Amino acid sequence: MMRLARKHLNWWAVALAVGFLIIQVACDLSLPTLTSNIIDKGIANNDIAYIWRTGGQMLLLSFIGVLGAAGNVYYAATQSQKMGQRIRTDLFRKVTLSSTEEFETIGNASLITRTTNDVVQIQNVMVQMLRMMLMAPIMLVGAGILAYLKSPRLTLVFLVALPVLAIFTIAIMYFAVPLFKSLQKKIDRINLIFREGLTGVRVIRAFNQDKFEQDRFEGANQDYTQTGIKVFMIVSLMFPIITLIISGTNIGIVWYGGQLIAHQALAVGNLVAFMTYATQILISFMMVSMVFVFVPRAQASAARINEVMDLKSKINDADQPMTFADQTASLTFDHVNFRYTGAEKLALADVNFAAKAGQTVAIIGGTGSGKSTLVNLIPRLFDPESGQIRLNGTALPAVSQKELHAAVSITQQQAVLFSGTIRSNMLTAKADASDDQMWHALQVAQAADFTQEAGGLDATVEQNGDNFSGGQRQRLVIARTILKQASVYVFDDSFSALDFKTDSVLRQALKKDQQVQNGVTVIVAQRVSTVADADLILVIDGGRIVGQGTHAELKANNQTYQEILESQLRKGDAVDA
Ligand SMILES: Nc1ncnc2c1ncn2[C@@H]1O[C@H](COP(=O)(O)OP(=O)(O)OP(=O)(O)O)[C@@H](O)[C@H]1O
Repeated sequence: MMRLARKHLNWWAVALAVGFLIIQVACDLSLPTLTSNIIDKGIANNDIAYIWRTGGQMLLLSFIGVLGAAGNVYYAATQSQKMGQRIRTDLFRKVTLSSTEEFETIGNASLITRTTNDVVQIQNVMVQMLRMMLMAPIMLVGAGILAYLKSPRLTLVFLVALPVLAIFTIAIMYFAVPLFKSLQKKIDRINLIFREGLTGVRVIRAFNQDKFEQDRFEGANQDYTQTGIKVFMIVSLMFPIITLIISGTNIGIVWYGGQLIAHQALAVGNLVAFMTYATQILISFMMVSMVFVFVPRAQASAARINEVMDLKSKINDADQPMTFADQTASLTFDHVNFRYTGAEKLALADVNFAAKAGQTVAIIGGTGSGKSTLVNLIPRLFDPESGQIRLNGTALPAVSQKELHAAVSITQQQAVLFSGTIRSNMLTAKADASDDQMWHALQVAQAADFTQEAGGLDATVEQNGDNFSGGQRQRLVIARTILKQASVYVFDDSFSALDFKTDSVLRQALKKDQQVQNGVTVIVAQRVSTVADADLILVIDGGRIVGQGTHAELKANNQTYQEILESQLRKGDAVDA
């Protein structure tokens, strides 16, 4: 946690928090002494003027103490909130700048818990640290010295009170800390099941699994709640115990102090002041112990956050990145092999092909044959195990990822839209796009009509684009892809939800679009009709290119292609054979 604190706290603000705290503690510590003076000097001597004067001083000190407390709370609260904000920003940056592969070990649900719940744990402890944890030692030492000065013999009472308090605190920590740590994991599980339930709600209903899923969630929820109840019951024991110990200590002080007064070894005022110091000492001790209970929980949270921050990116920029060698677009795969981390089998084996500006490469193959894997190598979501991919004549790792991403416009298999408007979604591809350019892209993507009906560019897009149909979402995403000026346009299964006519009209429009034609187009598809007019068709099976050529060539002499074609003809698909 210190690592996060060092990175995200402003030390001048922390120094101010400490400064204000010292003012508050100094005022708090001086009040019991003034009370004792009022009793021993004012009341005992019937000196009303002294009582008024000292009372006035007490009022002033209380006021300054309140100002000190307010200043400390202000800086403690703002610093901890800002620290939380900065950690969240860092985590989000890390997630957006890294490839998805690195986060597979952690999982999305846990990532969300880490960005929300774990950060809140750290924020809470930071406030406590900047307030209680700093206040407690100062108070403990200050009150201890002042109590000793009032009556060294009475301080013997602490020889009993403090060890008793320490034993209870250690016992509570022993039981509470492991439970606090496990709470974090249990909330991960709740998030995971909730997320799965939310994204798969239709599937769950379709398979009549509502009850099963509800029970699964209830199980995780119960588990979390039970642990929560247990841990907070243990922690709440602290308060009655500490009250009991304070009361017991006060009884001891009154009993022993009474005897000292009887023997004229102590003044009444000093006894009253001593009792207040005793309470301050015990409460400070309790504050320190509470910190020991909560800090390990925040430590666990900090470790989980640091684990994310320490993930090493497998995709890195070259020390001295180059720019693309050629002005004209080209894409080459040269003996490319690729394997997912931990997988035994190659997901892509010896992939070779080349395409240049204006050409369309289509990739066809069964499910799981490696189509998405192949196109995901183009924006370097993964790097090949061996072989080379060149864009515009330059090997991908030689250019910076920023430059590469600017040159690749890709539609992923899952049509991803962000909540906002059609305009805001389009602008993510080209921040300075004009309305005309956006409408043109929408027209090419066959999305202009329904955009018009929905209310134009400023039509609302709900979370995940839920207010559009699957086919409409795909077309909006295609429009976004072609809005960006790129060297290569990749459409990963982007035409699958379109009817045959729209699919065909859209591809014709793509062929006529000058900007798209200045680049290489890569289309992944399952349907022969979608790939038939491509300049180069790659037939992929089990990660290998088992045939490449035009539709006519493959139809004539490639067995896999013929099988795909036949199966689709049997199903009655409108194949342009
Ligand atoms: N992240 C991953 N980690 C490990 N293996 C993966 C991963 N993604 C895909 N695979 C495996 O790689 C192979 C190729 O997957 P890929 O997604 O490229 O197929 P695809 O041809 O696009 O299939 P589909 O048409 O169903 O989308 C599959 O066997 C799959 O199980």
